[in-house]
Formats: sequence, C-alpha cells, structure tokens
Amino acid sequence: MNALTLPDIAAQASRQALPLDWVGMCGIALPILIDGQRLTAKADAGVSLDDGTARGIHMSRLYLALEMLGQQPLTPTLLRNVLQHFLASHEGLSKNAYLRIHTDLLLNRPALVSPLAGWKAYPVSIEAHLENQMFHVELKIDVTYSSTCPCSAALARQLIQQQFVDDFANTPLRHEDVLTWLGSANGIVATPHSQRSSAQLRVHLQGEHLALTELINDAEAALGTAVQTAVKRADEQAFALANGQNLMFCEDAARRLNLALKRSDAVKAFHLKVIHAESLHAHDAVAESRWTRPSA
Ligand SMILES: Nc1nc2c(ncn2[C@@H]2O[C@H](COP(=O)(O)OP(=O)(O)OP(=O)(O)O)[C@@H](O)[C@H]2O)c(=O)[nH]1
Repeated sequence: MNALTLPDIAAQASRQALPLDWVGMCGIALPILIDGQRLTAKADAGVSLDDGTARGIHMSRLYLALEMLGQQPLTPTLLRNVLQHFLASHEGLSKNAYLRIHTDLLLNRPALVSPLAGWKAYPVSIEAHLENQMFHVELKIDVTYSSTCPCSAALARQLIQQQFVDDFANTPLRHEDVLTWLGSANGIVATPHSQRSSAQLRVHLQGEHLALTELINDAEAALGTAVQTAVKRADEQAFALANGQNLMFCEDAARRLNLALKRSDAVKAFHLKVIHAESLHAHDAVAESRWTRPSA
C-alpha cells in the first residue's frame, strides 16, 4: 500500500444508515482560563451525526478546535466560537454541537477573625451547545455550607431551660453561680445538630459574562455560613456564633438562594437543589427550586 494514502474509515458509508444524537470524546485534558487563573479541566466535546449514512465523525477536528480554550479567557463568545468550529469542520454531517467543561474553581477565602486565608475548591461544569443555531450556556456549581437545624436548636434551648429550673430550684440566683452554670456542660446540656450541606446550582446564563465567581459569592452570602478554610479557635468560635444566628431548614436555604440568583443579571433561568446531609437521620433533607426570567 502507498504510505501516502492512509485509510479513512470515518469517510466510509455506514452499514446501518442511522443518525446519532451525540458523538465525540469525553474526558479530554486541557487548560482553561477563568478570572485570570489557569485551571486544569476535562472537556467532553461532541456533535450530532445527522448524516446517518456517514460511518463516523472526525474526532481530531473537534480535538483541535479545543486548543482555543487554552489561549483566551473563557467566555460565552469563546464557547460559541468553539462550537461553530465543530460544526464548520463537520459540514454536511452535523447540525448540533456540544461542549462540557469540568473543573475546580479555586477561590481564596479569608478566615472569619484571624488574619489567615486558604483556598477553597468549587466543582464547576460549564455546558454549552449550539442546537438548530440556538446557543445555550449553562453553569453547574457546587457550594458547600453549614446548616444548623432550627427545630433542633429550639428543642435544645428548651432542655437547657428545664435544666436551669432543676438546678436553681429554691435557690437564690447569684450572678457568679449562673455564669459558672452557663459555662459548664452540665448547664448547657443539649446542642442542636448541624451538618455540612451542599447547594447544587444549575444556571442558564444570559449575556457575555461567565459570572462564576459572582454567583458563588452571591450564593455564599445568601447562605451565610459557608464552610471555612484556615481556622484558628477564634475563627471556630465566630463560626459557632454565625451558625447560631443562622438556623435553617433546607427550605430556608433554597428560598434564600432563589432570591439571590434572581437578583443576578447574568441569570436567565435556574434550577437549584440544596442537600442537607442530616446528622439526625441517615438520609438527607432536600429542597429544589426553579425559575425562568420572564421575557421583557
Ligand atoms: N469517528 C471515530 N474516530 C475514532 C474512533 N475511535 C478512534 N478514532 C480515531 O480518531 C482519529 C481521528 O479521526 P479523524 O478526525 O477522522 O482524522 P483524520 O482523517 O486524520 O482527519 P481529517 O483529515 O481532518 O478527517 C482516527 O485515527 C480515528 O480512528 C471512533 O470511535 N469514531
């Protein structure tokens, strides 16, 4: 065989003429740029194979189009350009193009009190598609936070009151005795349960801004007790106070996030899910909320 004529199987006719919805590659390693950070990402790149008679798509063309992602900050326009390249390189074969990018966004977070800070990783997926010439970009963001059960807190307070009644029955109240009692585990007999919780945000974006960091910041501000990075005792005490002032059911968390996301100009629609991995139960408390911006 002549070495210059390499066999091209993809160009052959398919034995079973049948279009396919998605064909491509998953888990491609690549660098991306978000908010000035170069991040390691994995991409899933694909197109529809609408010409059912064609044996295959041209994987290498999709792969090479991804090169753009390592060179410019990630924006909806850049994602759209990549998808347009996918389609331009598959003219006659494909009508729709898809790209998913998975990464961890790293944000530096200060401690609550001490002059310390640490890095927090936020798992993020950016999903873009061009279907029937309509461009759509969606973010998936995971935010972890602490939630303390309001019901459990009220029940614990009642037990503490009961203990106070028992311990100080028929004795004159002396300031010093009460102070000691308040500082003892015998006095504060019960504590409410709290748990590491997670908010899974799916946001359909509008406009030109990827808005990842802003949406994470908005979500954490709305939730109030995001998990911490560097922690000294003073920070832990401040966190205990913050939790005590921020009692929430999963319904409360979902409502707060709903209101926060609606306020963002970058958001066209969302579907959010909060999961409180209860320490009371072996199962989770979960709430979901969806919203679509009414058309102007
Ligand atoms: N379509 C397809 N290609 C595959 C698959 N698995 C591996 N490949 C390989 O992906 C490689 C790149 O394919 P193409 O993009 O068609 O490469 P090419 O023909 O050199 O590039 P063009 O000239 O641009 O078409 C080929 O060597 C294929 O064998 C598969 O399941 N489907």
